[in-house]
Amino acid sequence: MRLTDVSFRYRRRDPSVIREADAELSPGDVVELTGANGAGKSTLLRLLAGLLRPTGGAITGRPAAVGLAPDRFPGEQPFTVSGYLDHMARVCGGRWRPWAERLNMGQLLGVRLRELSKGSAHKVGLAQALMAEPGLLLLDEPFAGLDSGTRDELPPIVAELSARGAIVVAADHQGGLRDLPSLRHWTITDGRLVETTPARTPVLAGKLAGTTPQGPAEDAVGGIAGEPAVTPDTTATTVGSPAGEAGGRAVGGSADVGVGVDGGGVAVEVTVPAGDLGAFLERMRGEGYRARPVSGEESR
Ligand SMILES: Nc1ncnc2c1ncn2[C@@H]1O[C@H](COP(=O)(O)OP(=O)(O)OP(=O)(O)O)[C@@H](O)[C@H]1O
Repeated sequence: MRLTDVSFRYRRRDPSVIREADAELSPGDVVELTGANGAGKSTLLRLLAGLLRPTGGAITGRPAAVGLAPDRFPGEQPFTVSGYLDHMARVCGGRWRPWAERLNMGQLLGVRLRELSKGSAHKVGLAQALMAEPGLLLLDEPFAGLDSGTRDELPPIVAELSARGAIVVAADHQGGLRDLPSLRHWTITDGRLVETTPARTPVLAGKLAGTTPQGPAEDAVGGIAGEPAVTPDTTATTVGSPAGEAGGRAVGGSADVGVGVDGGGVAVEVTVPAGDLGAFLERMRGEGYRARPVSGEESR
């Protein structure tokens, strides 16, 4: 699927919300889309879905089945949840019950749409977007208002669809998909769509280096805002030891332990002095990263 010079404005005299966006999406891509309030994220999702037509440029190669879960599910309809989803299944095809089960909607099926809580209404929007096995799934703040059980279920659902070749684009400020490998990241600023995928790598490098017992993180690996300590787009890289020199590679040696850390869209391997391993693991896990020794012994 390709966006070529895509621009969009709602009214002829209005400024463009999206300006000359160029991007390519391949089967299996998962994109996290961010931008300030009013930046144009929902507009871009609706353009991708084909609900809005570009006022300039073109979108080509859109998969046949498209699912869009809006940020605000329209609840002013005289249906119960199961009545609505049955109706949508007749219109769009597909089966909604397996999705309703995974999204913990069992208690909701007989409830009228207008009586649903915000989070429950959101689940209905997700189920209707998923039911037709979309080749393009567009999610507008998919984690907003979800209970924790359903929250945890959504990334595996996205990963499964992606593994089956679907393109997924999610406007998401909560970082709910950041544990997925190879997550792409787009940002809209002043109407411009920018691919920002590599930018997270130095942030993690900074966090990793921040555990150094000898001096600040910024000194150890170039800093969060400084030069990347890890090559952008590299998914398994050794960064400088927390005890190492500026920009240096792993120190190694029998007193060091290799630790694999992943999360935030990147996976890196770092070398930690054995004596600092416990504190390092605790800090990384406390910040939501998966961290485990890949060489040497865990010291606690
Ligand atoms: N139907 C509409 N008619 C006219 N202008 C609109 C319409 N929908 C959105 N806009 C304007 O387009 C711009 C982008 O809106 P959009 O909803 O796409 O932003 P967003 O990034 O999704 O915002 P948020 O994070 O607040 O959900 C805003 O200035 C908004 O006021």
